[in-house]
Amino acid sequence: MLEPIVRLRNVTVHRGDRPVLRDVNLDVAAGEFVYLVGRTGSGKSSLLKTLYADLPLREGSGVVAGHDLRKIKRRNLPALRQRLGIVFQEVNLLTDRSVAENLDFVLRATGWRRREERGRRINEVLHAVNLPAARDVMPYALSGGEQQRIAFARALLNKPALVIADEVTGNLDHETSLETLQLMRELARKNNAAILFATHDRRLLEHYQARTLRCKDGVITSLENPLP
Ligand SMILES: Nc1ncnc2c1ncn2[C@@H]1O[C@H](COP(=O)(O)OP(=O)(O)OP(=O)(O)O)[C@@H](O)[C@H]1O
Repeated sequence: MLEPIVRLRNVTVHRGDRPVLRDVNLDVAAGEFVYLVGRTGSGKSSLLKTLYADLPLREGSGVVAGHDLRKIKRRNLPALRQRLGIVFQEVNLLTDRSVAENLDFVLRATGWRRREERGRRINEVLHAVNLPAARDVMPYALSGGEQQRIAFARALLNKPALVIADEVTGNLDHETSLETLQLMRELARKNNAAILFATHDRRLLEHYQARTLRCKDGVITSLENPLP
């Protein structure tokens, strides 16, 4: 069997000295789509931050994309984060640069030296999110949903093994949220990337059913019947 992309065992997630989630055991397989639901403040973001080593793992064991979260050193963080595509509610695009320049910035920062290869990869990801014409557009000229698709294109640049999506539909209306979710699912499937999709919008689950985990009262449980 293939190694899972995420494997957590008996993990306690802390915020400062306070435990937020305890006894977390989680496996996510390559290419798997998993919802993470729970009310505001239930610990979804804290769990995700632990996975990309923004919060240190102090209790339990965890491996993400081959990196041991207990042992990871600061200098190895870029190598871990290159295996991940991380998307937030806030798109964090550079407002004074075009879409292509935003994407090029990431490619250069992650070691893509050859300009032609960067240009080709930018075209590929823009096609993948159905926005090939957005290359030279400034982010403010795009709708919220389009900006979120560019943020997703940016997350795909380095062909991630795992996409971490933290409330990515928080600023979008219901229709656009569904389109975004559908696009992310399709692309993850095509690219064999797993997705952990954190949301408090339970209505999304009605349209695309998948394994669902819930953060509640300091623990994570698997929901057998996740529909609202
Ligand atoms: N920077 C921080 N420092 C200390 N405690 C924090 C910090 N951020 C969040 N917390 C606390 O950690 C707990 C979990 O918050 P977290 O943001 O992980 O929840 P969430 O489910 O992602 O909520 P949301 O949907 O609002 O993002 C909450 O009690 C919160 O108050």
